[in-house]
Amino acid sequence: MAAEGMLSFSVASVVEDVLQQHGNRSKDIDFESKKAEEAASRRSEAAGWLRKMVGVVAAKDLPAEPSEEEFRLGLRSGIILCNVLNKVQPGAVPKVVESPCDATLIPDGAALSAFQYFENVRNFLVAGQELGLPTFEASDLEQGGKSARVVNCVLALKSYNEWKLLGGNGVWKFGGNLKPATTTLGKSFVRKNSDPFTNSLQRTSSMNEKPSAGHSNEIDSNKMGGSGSLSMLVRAILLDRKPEEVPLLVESVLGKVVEEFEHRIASQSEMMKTTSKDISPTNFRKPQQKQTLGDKKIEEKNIKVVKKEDCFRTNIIDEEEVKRRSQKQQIIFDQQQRDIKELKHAINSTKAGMQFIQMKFHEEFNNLGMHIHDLAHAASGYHRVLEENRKLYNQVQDLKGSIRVYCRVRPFLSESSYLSSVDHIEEGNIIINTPSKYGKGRKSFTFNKVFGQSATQAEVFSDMQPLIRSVLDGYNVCIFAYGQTGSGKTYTMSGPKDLTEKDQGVNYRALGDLFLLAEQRKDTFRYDVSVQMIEIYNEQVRDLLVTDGSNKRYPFTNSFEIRNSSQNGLNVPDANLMPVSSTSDVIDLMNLGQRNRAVGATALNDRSSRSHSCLTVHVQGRDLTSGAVLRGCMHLVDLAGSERVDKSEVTGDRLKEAQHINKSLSALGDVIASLAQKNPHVPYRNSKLTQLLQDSLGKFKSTKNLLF
Ligand SMILES: Nc1ncnc2c1ncn2[C@@H]1O[C@H](COP(=O)(O)OP(=O)(O)OP(=O)(O)O)[C@@H](O)[C@H]1O
Repeated sequence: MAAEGMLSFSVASVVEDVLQQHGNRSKDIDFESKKAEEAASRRSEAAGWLRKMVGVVAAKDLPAEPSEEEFRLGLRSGIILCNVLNKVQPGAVPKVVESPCDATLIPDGAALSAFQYFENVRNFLVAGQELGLPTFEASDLEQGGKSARVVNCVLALKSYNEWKLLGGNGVWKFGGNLKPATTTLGKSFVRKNSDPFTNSLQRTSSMNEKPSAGHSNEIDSNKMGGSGSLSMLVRAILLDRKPEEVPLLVESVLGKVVEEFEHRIASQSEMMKTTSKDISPTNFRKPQQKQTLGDKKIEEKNIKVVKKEDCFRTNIIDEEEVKRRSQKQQIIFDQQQRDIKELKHAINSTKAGMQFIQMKFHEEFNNLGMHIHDLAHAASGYHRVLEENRKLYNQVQDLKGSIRVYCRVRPFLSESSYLSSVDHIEEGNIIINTPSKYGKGRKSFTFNKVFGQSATQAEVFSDMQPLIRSVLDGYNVCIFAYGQTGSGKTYTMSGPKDLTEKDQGVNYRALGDLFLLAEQRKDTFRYDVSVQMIEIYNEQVRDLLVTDGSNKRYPFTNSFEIRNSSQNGLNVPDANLMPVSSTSDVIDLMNLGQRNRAVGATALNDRSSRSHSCLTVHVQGRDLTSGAVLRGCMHLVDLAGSERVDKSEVTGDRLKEAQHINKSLSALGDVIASLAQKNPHVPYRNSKLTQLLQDSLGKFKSTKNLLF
């Protein structure tokens, strides 16, 4: 329906164009004859129908083919019109003014009464208007009036009657020859909603129901493009044309219609091609600005068709695309599935490998832990063993005696006098041949050990070497060299003046051993070693490790006090305490001490033989494991000569020296005797020497003494 309307409308437009083209050109062509013929035909049709419907009226019948004048005069009274209308629509005209005398012949051209004329025609027009008939003016029935309009009205009524006789179904539409009153050839043709008559032609099946104006217009708009409207349009157009113009117009119209159709089909085909190429809806061709309304409708329809096709095509493409994508996704999915399987396999392999490594790791870790545990146990056991060994070791030393006395026989210094009083030596015994004044004979003396004349410094030291280890274990050790002047005390403790490594005495070797052992124990202990060197002369104490030359001369201006209660364990805290870290450091300090001791020598006598020199080595060890601190000290004492004063027959200072020496040696003898007898009281305070050495002479349990 829409297509039909669109097409018809377009044809009407074409006809209009053709008419416009031909309008001016054939303006002067005469269509009068055609018009007259057409008008006569229509008049005859109308007159015939009226005759048929109402018969003879007022003793005057309408001619079968009346002239225009005859037709006008026949209907002039309005009686025929009212009667025929009442026949078609009974009661449409309630009152018809009949002729006063039907038999009276009214002469042609004679006017009826004004009342009759006005009432009948007016009533007819009013009723006709209600039926939607084309109207005319009352003057059209007068001389010079337009009878064609009256003919149109009659033919419209005829059409309505026919429609009614057929059942009156649907909408009645007048299909008679219509020419809009305001429309003329050569003027712009109004195609819709321009003719009030046309608007009123439409009626619903129910005459009582009148559509609204808006609705009527809408229907007109829809029906205007129909074939009836088109034929009416064409007829209206051709009505005023001369006969010789009609073929030309029809040919032109048909040609234009054909041309328009071809153009539309071509454009539609082009659009189809274009839209088939352009899948995207955005590629639709934009409608041109200057389009007619019909073109726009066609364009819209084409767009709809194209859209449908595009939609269909898009659906097909989408399905193919979806299918293709689905296949592609399936391939990717399959590949991913395979990859996942491979990954799972790799993960499982890796997992198994990791589990194996983990198991191995745990195994090795456990083994390592067990090893570490064993090592820790061994280490703790080692420490326990070390501790036990240390205790056992020192117990052995104790069993050997906390006071040991060794005897060393000095060799003869010159070949001239080699008469020795030593008869022979047996282990710890030495047999002495006594001089005749003491009763000729032999005397035997027992020592822990007796070293003969050939004993070397190393052999002598080997017996006291275990004591050095005890110092590092926190024991106090005291080594004396006791004997007459020239008996070799200094030689044994220090060595000869021209010292060689082989001749090094106990002091050097002890300190050498001390550093060696400390080095060996550095993983478990950290030792700090420092030394003091003291001289006791005539019961006065002085420091030998001074470098400024002070306290050189006796009596000493500054005699150090000996204390046995100092916090750092030093008996002579005021004396220099020199840290040492190697044997060479000790040698340097001992040389310094020897030099200071030698300075005091008089021209006649070597004072060194009449004073006690004491090299004290302080050792502080820290157990790196337990943090325990051990303190030990070792006194290396070179005692003064032990000549008997009474027999030396000295006097003066020498006597005084001898008395101090004897007193101090006697005090030392008393202390050792008390210790040996384990007396509860040990007389340490009887001399400076015993006071100095008391922490190493049995005041504490961990003391060991060695006496030559
Ligand atoms: N075992 C020995 N071998 C070789 N020479 C020795 C030995 N013992 C001592 N002498 C030598 O004997 C001399 C005296 O020795 P030394 O000075 O050591 O005696 P002393 O007891 O210290 O005397 P003083 O009491 O005067 O200090 C020194 O020349 C020393 O070299």
